[in-house]
Amino acid sequence: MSTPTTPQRGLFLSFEGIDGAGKSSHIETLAQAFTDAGRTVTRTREPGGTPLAEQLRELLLHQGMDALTEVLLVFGARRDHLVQVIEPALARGEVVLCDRFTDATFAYQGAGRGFDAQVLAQLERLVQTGLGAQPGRMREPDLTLWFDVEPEVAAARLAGARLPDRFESQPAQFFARVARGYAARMAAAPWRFARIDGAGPREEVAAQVLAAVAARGWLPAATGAGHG
Ligand SMILES: Nc1ncnc2c1ncn2[C@@H]1O[C@H](COP(=O)(O)OP(=O)(O)OP(=O)(O)O)[C@@H](O)[C@H]1O
Ligand SMILES: Cc1cn([C@H]2C[C@H](O)[C@@H](COP(=O)(O)O)O2)c(=O)[nH]c1=O
Repeated sequence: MSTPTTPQRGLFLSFEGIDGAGKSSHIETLAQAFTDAGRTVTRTREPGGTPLAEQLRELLLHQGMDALTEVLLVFGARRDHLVQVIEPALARGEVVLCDRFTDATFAYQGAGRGFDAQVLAQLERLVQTGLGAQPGRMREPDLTLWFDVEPEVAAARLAGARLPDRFESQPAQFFARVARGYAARMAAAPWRFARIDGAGPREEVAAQVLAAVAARGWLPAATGAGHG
C-alpha cells in the first residue's frame, strides 16, 4: 500500500528592482534550484502572465496615458493574472516565481510618478482579496527579492541593449525615486523582503538569492552549489 504524501504548500516569490537591476537573469537560477529540489515551478511576470494581461502590458509599455489610467490597467492586468495563473498554481502547491508584482506599482506609479499611495493601497486590497481558499486574506508574496542597484549601474547595463520603453526612457531622477519607493516598501514590511545587493558579479548575486530562500527553509542550504 502506498503512503499518501503531504501536499506541499504553494510558495509565491516576487522579484523587484529598477529596470536593469538583474531580476530576470536570476529567476532562472532560482527556478532550477527549486526544480532540482523536486518542486514544480511556474515562472511568470507583471504586467503580463495571461493573454489579456500581456495585451495590457503592450499598452502600458508603449502607449501614452494619464497616471490613473496607468494604475487601473496595472491592477486590471494583476487581477486577471491572479485569477488565471497565480492562485491556481499556488492551489496546486507549486512555486510561483513572478518578475514584479505590487511593490512595482508602489515604486513606479507611487514613488516614481507621484500617484497617491493611499489609493494604491485601496486598489491593492480590492484586487488581491476574494481569491482562492482564503478569500478574506489579501494575497501577497511570501518573499520579495529586491535587487538593489544604483540607477547608474542599471542604466549602464541596459544601454544600447534594446529600444527603451515608456518606463526605461525615464530620466535618472525617476529611477532614484523608484529605488526609494522600494526601500520604503521594504521598511514597511521587512519580514516579507530580502534585499539583494545586485551590483556585484552574477555568481555573487545568485548566491545571495539562493541563500535568502534557503534561510527560509524552502531550499536545502547546499542547493546553491553549482548554480549561478
Ligand atoms: N550581476 C550582473 N552583472 C553584470 N551584468 C548583469 C548582472 N546581472 C544582469 N546583468 C545584465 O544586465 C542586463 C539587465 O539584466 P536583467 O534583464 O536581468 O535585468 P532586469 O532587472 O530583469 O531588467 P528589466 O526589468 O529591465 O527587464 C542584462 O544584459 C544582463 O545580462
Ligand atoms: C508590475 C509593474 C511594472 N511596471 C513597469 C516596470 C517596468 O519598467 C515595466 C515592466 O517591464 P520589465 O520587463 O519587468 O522591466 O513595467 C510598473 O510601472 N508598474 C507595475 O506595477
